[in-house]
Amino acid sequence: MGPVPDPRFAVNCSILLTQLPLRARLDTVRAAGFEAAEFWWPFPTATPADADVEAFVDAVRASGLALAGLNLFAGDLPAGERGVVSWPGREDELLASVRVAAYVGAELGCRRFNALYGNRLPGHDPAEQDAVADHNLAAAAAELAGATVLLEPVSGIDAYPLRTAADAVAVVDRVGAANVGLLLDVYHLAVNGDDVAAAIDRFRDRIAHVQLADAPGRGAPGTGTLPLRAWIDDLLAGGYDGWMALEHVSADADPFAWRTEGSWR
Ligand SMILES: O=C(O)C(=O)CO
Repeated sequence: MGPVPDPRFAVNCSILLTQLPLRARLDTVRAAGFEAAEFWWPFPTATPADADVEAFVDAVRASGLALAGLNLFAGDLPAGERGVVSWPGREDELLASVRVAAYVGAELGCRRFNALYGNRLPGHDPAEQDAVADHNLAAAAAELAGATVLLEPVSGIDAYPLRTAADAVAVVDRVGAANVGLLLDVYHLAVNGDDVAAAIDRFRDRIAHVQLADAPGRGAPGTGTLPLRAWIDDLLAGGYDGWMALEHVSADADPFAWRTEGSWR
C-alpha cells in the first residue's frame, strides 16, 4: 500500500462561522485555504423564492469554493426536528426541496444531498413512517440521478431512529437504489455508542460522505477524546477519496487553528 493521501477537508458553513453573513463566511473559509463548503438546508422553507436560491448559488460560485454537500429540507432544526423524509403528509415539501437541491447541484456541481430521516412521530406506526421514507427516498434518488442521496445517523434526539451506521445502511438496502449511501458522521456515531472503527471496516463501500467533530462537545479535532486521525487515515488508506466535512462548533476567532497545532490525534 502506498502513502496515505492528505484528507480533503470541507467546512460546514451552517455550524461554523455563522456569526458572519453568507459571503463573508464563504470568503473566510476560502482564505483559510479550503476548497469546499457544505450546508444544511440554507432556506427558511422547503419552497424558497427563486431570488433566494439564485442568491445562494451566486454566493457560493463567487467564493470559488466547491459545494461538497447540501442537506435537503429538514423541518425546524432548532425545535428538534431532523428531517421530514419519513413524515406522512410532508411528501410535497420534501420533494419540492429535492427539486431545488437538484437545481443548486446542477449549477454548482454538488453531488451529495443529505436526506435527514425524520423523528418518530407520536401516534404513527413506525412501519407507516418507514414506507413513507422508502417512497420519498426512491423519488429523491431518481430526481437526483448522477448524484448521491445520503442517510445520516444522528445523536442528541431520542426520537430520531437512525442511531448507528447499521441503522442507516439497513435503509439504504431497503430502498435499493444505487445512488443512496451512508453519511458517516463520526461524532454522531461515537456519541450514540456505535463502534466507529468497526463501522468503517464493515461499511467502507457504502460510505458516500464523511463529517468530523470531536466528542464530547462537538468541538474541533483535538478538543475531545475521539481518535479522529486514526479513523481518517483508515478511511483514506481504504480508498475513500471524497470530502471530509468539518461539522464542529467553535467559539475561537480562528476555528481552524487545530490544523497546524498538531494537537489532534
Ligand atoms: O442536525 C445535525 O446535527 C446534523 O448533523 C444535520 O446534518
